[in-house]
Amino acid sequence: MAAIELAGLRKTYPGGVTALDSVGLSIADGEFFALLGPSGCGKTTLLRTVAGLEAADGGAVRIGGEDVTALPPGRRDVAMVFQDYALFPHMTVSDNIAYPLRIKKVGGAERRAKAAETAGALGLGALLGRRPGELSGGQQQRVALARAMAVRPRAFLLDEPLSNLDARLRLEARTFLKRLQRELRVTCVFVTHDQAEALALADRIAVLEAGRVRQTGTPVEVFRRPANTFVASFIGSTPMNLLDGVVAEDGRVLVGGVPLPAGPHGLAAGERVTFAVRPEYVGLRGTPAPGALPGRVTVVEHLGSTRLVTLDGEAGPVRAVVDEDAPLPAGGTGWVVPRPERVLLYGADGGLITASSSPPSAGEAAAKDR
Ligand SMILES: Nc1ncnc2c1ncn2[C@@H]1O[C@H](COP(=O)(O)OP(=O)(O)OP(=O)(O)O)[C@@H](O)[C@H]1O
Repeated sequence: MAAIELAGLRKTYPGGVTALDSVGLSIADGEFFALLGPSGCGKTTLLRTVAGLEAADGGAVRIGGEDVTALPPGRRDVAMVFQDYALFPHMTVSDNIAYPLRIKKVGGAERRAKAAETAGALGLGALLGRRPGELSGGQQQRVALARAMAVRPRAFLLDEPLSNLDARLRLEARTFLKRLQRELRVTCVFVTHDQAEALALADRIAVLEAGRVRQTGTPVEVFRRPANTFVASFIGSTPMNLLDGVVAEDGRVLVGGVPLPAGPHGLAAGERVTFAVRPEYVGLRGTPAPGALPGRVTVVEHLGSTRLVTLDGEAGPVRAVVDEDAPLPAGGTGWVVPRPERVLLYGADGGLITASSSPPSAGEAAAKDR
């Protein structure tokens, strides 16, 4: 087990794409850490750089306090599990799991014993004699994990390990992976573009955009207080309402001409801001009220136990999540009431505005440093 320190990692591919643009991260020993971001933001490149499969143009990788930047993958003592599992189709489950031990020249009997023990821990004991083609997607994923675990690495690096599973199996595998990591307490870095998966699994998340870390924090921190509008729009199963506003004389924020309360912010009247509130943190009424944004109901989407209602108003589209059986506004016009304690304001540079009375959290401070 080991902590992982990344400092100023840079990588530009021959074609000129900058995949890593001075990435610095501290991942604690035993932490379950997610690298999250849209397609092409550099997640896989970062993971491969930690594994040693990709050489950085600059910066350093330290694992367990040791500088491994110049070491080949085999000498970094980390195990990587790929998206497609990369199992050998002609080998049995037992031989697949034992393969890295064979490479390490561990003897036959010990190899088989270790493979059986690890397979047992992952509920694969009855499948040791089968070949990958005779297994389900979830079972193949567990074999890939068992193969990575059998060598007892200092850290696991997982590249979208659940992406080949169907929605149901994915949920099961997610719970399984979380329990396994809790039990083993091994440092684990996993790549995902699925924010729900990152929020559910990780102790902490780094959100990447175009090769840069835009925020690091716990799932609660990145969900509740996104450090900038990029993270705000990326995190959350329904997109955050981001509305143009201007600070009024009394400190409220005018959105589409309507004054809305926004908590303490220390900004001067006339400053332009983005008024942000999640659809889950607004109420929807059928009659006007102070601090309520009017709009015409244009779309209603069923999400299961809730519904996502989109209204078009002066300030553009505004979304509200309402209970599945809450009545929709009669006549097609509704009023959206943001909960003031859940409102966030972002400045012209897209950064979160924090009132001087509320210091930024550790995650926000770290994001600002970079
Ligand atoms: N071998 C390569 N040669 C040139 N450019 C590459 C290479 N590998 C990746 N890139 C580019 O570098 C950027 C980062 O790619 P990377 O695979 O790390 O992103 P990612 O966040 O993992 O994306 P995805 O979620 O789609 O897998 C992308 O713009 C990609 O096109």
